[in-house]
Amino acid sequence: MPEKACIALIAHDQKKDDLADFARSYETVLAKCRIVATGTTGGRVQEACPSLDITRLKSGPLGGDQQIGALIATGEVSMLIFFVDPLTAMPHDVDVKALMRLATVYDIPMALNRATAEPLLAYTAGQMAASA
Ligand SMILES: O=C(CO)COP(=O)(O)O
Repeated sequence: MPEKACIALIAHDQKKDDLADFARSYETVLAKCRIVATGTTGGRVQEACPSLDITRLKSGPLGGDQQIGALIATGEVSMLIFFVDPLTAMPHDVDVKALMRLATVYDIPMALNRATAEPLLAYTAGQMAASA
């Protein structure tokens, strides 16, 4: 990766424990990146990983997903890790869809579950090691 990657972290409520656990497992890699997160997710990840410098935006239902979408559109976020809950209806579902749409439009790596996020961060770690 040419410059410090900026990764957006988001998890729906039922997936926040899983994301916190995932972030702990990859704390060393994440610590080399800029991290932005929706409000509640950012707080949970920060608790789990005190070494990370996390920029916390608004909570998802209050506009946080849209803020991250805007950062993707301006090129400031280069990867999205979003642990989604497919079994719960969300009042801000349109915001979630808009965020995923922008991640697709701007063709950034987007992991919607742990099974995808793990190889993505392992690859990122490899890229970092190769360019160090
Ligand atoms: O709702 C979310 C994503 O759609 C996540 O927002 P929080 O991290 O504030 O809970």
